[in-house]
Amino acid sequence: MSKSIAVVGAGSWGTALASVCADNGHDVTLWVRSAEIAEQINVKHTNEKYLPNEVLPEAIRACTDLAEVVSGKKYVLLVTPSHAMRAVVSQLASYLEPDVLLIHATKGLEQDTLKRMSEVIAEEVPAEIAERIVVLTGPSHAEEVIRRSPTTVVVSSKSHDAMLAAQDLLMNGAFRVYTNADMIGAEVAGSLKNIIALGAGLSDGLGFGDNAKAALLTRGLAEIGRLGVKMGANPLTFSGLAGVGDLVATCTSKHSRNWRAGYLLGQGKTVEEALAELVMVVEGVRTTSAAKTLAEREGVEMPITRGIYSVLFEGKSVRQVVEELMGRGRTFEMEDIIRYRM
Ligand SMILES: NC(=O)C1=CN([C@@H]2O[C@H](COP(=O)(O)OP(=O)(O)OC[C@H]3O[C@@H](n4cnc5c(N)ncnc54)[C@H](O)[C@@H]3O)[C@@H](O)[C@H]2O)C=CC1
Ligand SMILES: O=C(CO)COP(=O)(O)O
Repeated sequence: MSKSIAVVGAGSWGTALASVCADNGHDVTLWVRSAEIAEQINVKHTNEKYLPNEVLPEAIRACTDLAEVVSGKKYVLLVTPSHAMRAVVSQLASYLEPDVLLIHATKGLEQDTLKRMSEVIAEEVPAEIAERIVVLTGPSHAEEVIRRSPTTVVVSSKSHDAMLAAQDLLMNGAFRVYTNADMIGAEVAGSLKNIIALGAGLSDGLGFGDNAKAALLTRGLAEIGRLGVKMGANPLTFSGLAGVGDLVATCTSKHSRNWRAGYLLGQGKTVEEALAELVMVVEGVRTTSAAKTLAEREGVEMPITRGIYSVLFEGKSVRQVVEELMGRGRTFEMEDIIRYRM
């Protein structure tokens, strides 16, 4: 049955998810900040800034009025960058239906509070809506989803029914949606893989080889899992789509903005120069800072995150960081998950 869906955020990911919803036969209203982009979507059915050369389904209607976009909708997808989530949700909260299903697809932590996106959203909406928030995460580059290239993602929620409703809404022959009840793990894994993607880009930009990249991915996932488990996540989530799946997709893809930013840094650009070259959001930079603080607060060792933080925020050279990482004391590979388990 066709449903009316609001998608909040018309960057590359919001636009691609709007297209998935349209492919599933639903009416989609997409909140766009820029009147120019809204007109382009409505008239030419394109979003040249965020998904150049792609034609969007005609069932997507763009609108710049946030209240109008979410009013009366039973399904709202939140796809803003993490730094904008609280402000945007606080603006739309009073227009939400009491039984609305909120699905967020943002990967990041709130900078000041170190909260996960579902926690941020929950603080801004009524309790009965907050209980049913869903996160959508996993290996899913917008550039491939818009072309209907086979993609698998995972939805997670404290509410079993909400998770199943999100799966029903979004699943189709090119977009396979799994469920996982571990919301903490899904959000931590999806957010923190961007730090490792920056590291993978740095490694490639410096001309390090496949051994270095494999080490980064594997040890990076180990430290993400350590923090996640300390926060209450299920360790198995880190070997699933939200964990290893998204880590591989992001660290090895030409589409990844985080990988590209790292690559430019590895080639000698400053953080400001690298970010200026990428039109789109690079979540990993803010996430590195948040994760470093979170790790200190939780007493969890995250040497790779700490090293990338030094490169991004303390002007340390990558070579020095690599020397420090390689020169650390001897450790037992599998100790961490056991030691940090709650
Ligand atoms: N692009 C992708 O392939 C995927 C992205 N994501 C996540 O989705 C989230 C959104 O990313 P993208 O759509 O890729 O970003 P993007 O860079 O393509 O677009 C950003 C969008 O956010 C809007 N925006 C920027 N600042 C804002 C503010 N202060 N208030 C409201 N809106 C603002 C922009 O107008 C634009 O529509 C991020 O957390 C990202 O990690 C998750 C999976 C895949
Ligand atoms: O999360 C993503 C793919 O799953 C997109 O990663 P980037 O933000 O690095 O492009």
